[in-house]
Amino acid sequence: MAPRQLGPLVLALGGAAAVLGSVLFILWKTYFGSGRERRWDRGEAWWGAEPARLPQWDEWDPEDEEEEEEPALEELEQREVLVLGLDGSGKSTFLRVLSGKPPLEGHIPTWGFNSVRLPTKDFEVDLLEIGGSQNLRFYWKEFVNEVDVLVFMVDSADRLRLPWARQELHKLLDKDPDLPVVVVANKQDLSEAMSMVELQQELGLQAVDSQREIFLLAASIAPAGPGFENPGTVHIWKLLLELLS
Ligand SMILES: Nc1nc2c(ncn2[C@@H]2O[C@H](COP(=O)(O)OP(=O)(O)OP(=O)(O)O)[C@@H](O)[C@H]2O)c(=O)[nH]1
Ligand SMILES: [Mg+2]
Repeated sequence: MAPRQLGPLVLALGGAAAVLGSVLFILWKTYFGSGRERRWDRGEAWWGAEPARLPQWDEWDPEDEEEEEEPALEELEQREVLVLGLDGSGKSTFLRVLSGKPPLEGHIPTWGFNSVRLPTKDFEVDLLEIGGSQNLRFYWKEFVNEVDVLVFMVDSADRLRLPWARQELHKLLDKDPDLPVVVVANKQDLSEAMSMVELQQELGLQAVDSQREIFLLAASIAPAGPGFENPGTVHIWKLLLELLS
């Protein structure tokens, strides 16, 4: 039997996906430059991200400020953190909490990019989430070589989809063997959440090259109380600052 021709709808959808992918890639390149070493030094993000306020718990010693002259914001170097993970794992919530906003009620999927820029004493940190729905996961690998750290968010209670998370994580690990990775075991507040030992095993982290900088942190990003007191988020942020320094 002769192979069936692709229908016009399939072709149109394929074309639209290709165009979307190219546009996203060009926008990213424009924003972050062409490699880990190249830093973007303009004042404002192309997606018009709101300027993030400095987290209160950032270890900024006011006495240091008096001694040294504070560098102008536009002179600060940029660091880039990519935030990936399956849909619903808590990426947008993490970005919201970091920028001082309360988590949204319910899951509003990210249909593309989402970002925040956080100034610290020595550099600015751009955190960029790419949505985790299946059609967007295809683009993740295009970005891993462009960033300084990868945060991979996992829903610790989503036992059914953990094999998918594992598969996606290992694809990214293979794509850039030198990239530091922070795996966040989110939603530890849920009673059905898997333990850290179980997650380490199920995500295949024991098999990862021992030379590799890879961390597994427990968290419940959606804070029970006011945002910045959330210990999970604080730990992740502190680790990111260490890795980016
Ligand atoms: N119980 C609990 N729920 C959380 C936690 N963090 C996030 N959530 C909830 O999980 C849902 C999905 O969170 P999002 O941050 O939108 O997920 P996402 O990873 O950005 O999803 P996509 O944009 O679709 O890829 C929301 O209802 C959040 O409130 C947590 O620590 N504990
Ligand atoms: Mg999201």
